[in-house]
Amino acid sequence: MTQLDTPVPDTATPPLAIPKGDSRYLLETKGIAIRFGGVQALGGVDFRVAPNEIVGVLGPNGAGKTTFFNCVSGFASPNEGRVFIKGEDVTALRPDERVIRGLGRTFQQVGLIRSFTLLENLLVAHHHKVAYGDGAGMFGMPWARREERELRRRAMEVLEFFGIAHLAHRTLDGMPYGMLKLCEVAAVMAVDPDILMLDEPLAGMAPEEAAEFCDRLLVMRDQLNISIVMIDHHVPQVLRVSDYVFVLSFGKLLAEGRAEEIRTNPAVAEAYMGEGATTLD
Ligand SMILES: Nc1ncnc2c1ncn2[C@@H]1O[C@H](COP(=O)(O)OP(=O)(O)OP(=O)(O)O)[C@@H](O)[C@H]1O
Repeated sequence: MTQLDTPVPDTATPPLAIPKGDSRYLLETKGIAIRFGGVQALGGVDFRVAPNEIVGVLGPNGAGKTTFFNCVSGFASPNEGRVFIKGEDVTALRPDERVIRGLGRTFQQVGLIRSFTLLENLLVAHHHKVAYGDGAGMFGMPWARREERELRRRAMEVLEFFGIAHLAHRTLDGMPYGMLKLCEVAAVMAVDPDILMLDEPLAGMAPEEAAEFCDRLLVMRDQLNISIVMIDHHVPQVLRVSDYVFVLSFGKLLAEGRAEEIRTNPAVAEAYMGEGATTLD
């Protein structure tokens, strides 16, 4: 129950003014728009993530969800609009510079090195962050071995949290898809993000596996004190675990609100279920 537990603030921006971020939000976008040739993939999306909440992003195929994630995480450059992390304008920053500021994400395809062990994958993820961050240049320094030991200890802690420490020294070759997805989330958590962005984490999972994965997200929100943004087509699970939901359709925000409001929003029901539908059930 967050989005700061207050009504949505008036974010209207005076004409010609450069939009400013609101530092109460971990993540915020204002007016994000992007075109690919003749396709207007996003047409001005405003979005917010408050501390300690799970935010769902729904929308039919081609609505612009992945493109939106790419704009937020720095893998695509919007033609218009701004992205803010904790009130700081990061629109011009590279993906790794956004990681340092607390943004971690997964991709639709599992983004791990399958010939590496699980522990090695977590260390690689962490090295990517450190190599660009405050600790740049630390490897090769006399104290690097101590740091390396500390990284391993922390990586093992993350694996223990996810209940997969027994897999630390196994390569990922041949692992079931659901387990790979969990390993990928653990690898992103190894970089200690404040905001975890998950792109279709439930795709390819059996219903019980998806429910279990979502239960774990609730535990992560409550015990690790992070916010999670999740795109997924599995509407019932997204509505079950999200504190707040944004629905995209044809690159625009069709609706936003708490899960119950979205479930019974006729415009959302029509976008998903066809003309005449009034709820998502
Ligand atoms: N690199 C690109 N070049 C051209 N068009 C693109 C590109 N990326 C996305 N699009 C188009 O932008 C629109 C939004 O695509 P996007 O993949 O973001 O939707 P989505 O909501 O994530 O869809 P899905 O649920 O099927 O993954 C689509 O019309 C898509 O064809």
